[in-house]
Amino acid sequence: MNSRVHVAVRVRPPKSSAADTDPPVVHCHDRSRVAVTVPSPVMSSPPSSANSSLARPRTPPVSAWGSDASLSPSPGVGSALGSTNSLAGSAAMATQTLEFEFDTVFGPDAVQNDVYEQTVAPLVDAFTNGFNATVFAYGQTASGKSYTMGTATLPREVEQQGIIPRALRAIFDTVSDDAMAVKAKLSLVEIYNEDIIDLLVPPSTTTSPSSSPGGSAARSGLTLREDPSGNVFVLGATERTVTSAAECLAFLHQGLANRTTGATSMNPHSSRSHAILTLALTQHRAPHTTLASKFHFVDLAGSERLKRSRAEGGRRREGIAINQGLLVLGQVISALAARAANPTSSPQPHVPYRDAKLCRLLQPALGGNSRTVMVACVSGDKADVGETVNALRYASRARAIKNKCCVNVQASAGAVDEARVAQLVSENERLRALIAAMQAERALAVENVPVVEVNTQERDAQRRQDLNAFYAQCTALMGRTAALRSKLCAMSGGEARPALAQTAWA
Ligand SMILES: Nc1ncnc2c1ncn2[C@@H]1O[C@H](COP(=O)(O)OP(=O)(O)OP(=O)(O)O)[C@@H](O)[C@H]1O
Repeated sequence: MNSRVHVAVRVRPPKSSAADTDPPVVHCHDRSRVAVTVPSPVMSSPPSSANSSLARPRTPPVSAWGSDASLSPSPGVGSALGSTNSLAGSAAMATQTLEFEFDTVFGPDAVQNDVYEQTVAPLVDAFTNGFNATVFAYGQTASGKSYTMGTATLPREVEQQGIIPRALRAIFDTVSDDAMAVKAKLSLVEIYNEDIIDLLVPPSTTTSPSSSPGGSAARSGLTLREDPSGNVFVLGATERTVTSAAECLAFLHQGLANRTTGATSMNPHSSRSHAILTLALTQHRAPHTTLASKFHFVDLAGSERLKRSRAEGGRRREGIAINQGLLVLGQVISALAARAANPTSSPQPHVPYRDAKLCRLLQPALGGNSRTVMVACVSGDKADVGETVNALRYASRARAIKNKCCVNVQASAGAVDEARVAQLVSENERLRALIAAMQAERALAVENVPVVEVNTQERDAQRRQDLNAFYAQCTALMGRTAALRSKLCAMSGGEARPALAQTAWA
């Protein structure tokens, strides 16, 4: 079954400092369209139509939009609806409006439950029916990814809780009726500076796979592997057996306390790593059928302009690694979008999954066997408009990606035994048939023995007949010889000698 990546956009409410001074630059027209007002310094060219295929703003004047509101040119794909230009008072304030269309758009007033119900609730249904599922939040730092995913400190008020707690509750509500037949395992890792770290192992455990050949749980340096079905997994990551949403959340928050976070000038609790929570569900369904599906919840580190975050030293290195991973993710998305746009072109664009661990881990989610939702989180603030437009372009491209999803059915141990028994029965039947055929052949050979004897008698009789004919000829010749000899004696006056030969042949 083909399934397009579902892309939702969520616009964060303005920061209180910005709300009073600047009018919003991001407008949610309806449940699927969003418009962004950007500076447009050059008004000589005619405005493009509102439905032109692509919005291409020019580089704006920095002074009018804050210190770093640059807009990089679009690479040329996506579902941006178009752009319109207008003069707002003076040439310096000329603006351009870029419009984008998505599967779902949530404005600043959207509540957590709406976001969950309209994006991830359908994935939960698919997951409990054996499909793999992935939800990931993308956006610049402080745009609300952790808030949306629910990986920030778990709020007391249920209404404030994000996607993960809601999804976990819905999953266990669905499967807990049949607890005996369901097994769930949870793992939680982060990718930090291209290192995979097990967040369910306490930080005091400093071992890595290379330093712990004896096998104590490794915390960092974990590697990725691919199973025969094409699913990529973290080798050696701790898996906790879980039986309820509450248990999952306890592990989640215990693990998130180990996550790498830090203060930047843009977010005092900025996530400096990509966190991936995986719930693996195994459901035994009669007869001998097991559904085995995985749900990945991914909270990406925020894309950030290093100049704006004013990061230095280690924080700067983190920022470079984060941006590098997200850059490769963008390249993966672009290549997949290009493939989807032109599926028969040859050769197909290379998809650089292996250039970043994040992309390798998300490979099934992007172009593989998974139902996938991307939530692009953007800021509505004027100072962030450059990053907002870039995030919307990034998300537009992801909308084109098509995945191939199937229910993950495994043959259970019983089914394997049954297949083996069936194989042995058939082998047994084949051997029995072979033996029966050989016995029949032997019986036929035995039956044919008298026929052979008849033939022998005939042959002997023939021989006897031939022999008798020969005797007769011999007898006739000996009789003639004797007659000739008598005639010869009579002619010479002597006595005839007895016909010895004739006596001998009698
Ligand atoms: N929709 C929202 N409603 C209310 N508050 C929000 C919303 N989105 C974000 N916030 C608040 O904005 C702040 C930053 O959000 P959050 O930490 O989720 O950003 P982030 O994108 O995860 O950042 P980073 O990438 O740096 O980790 C938090 O205090 C969060 O509570």
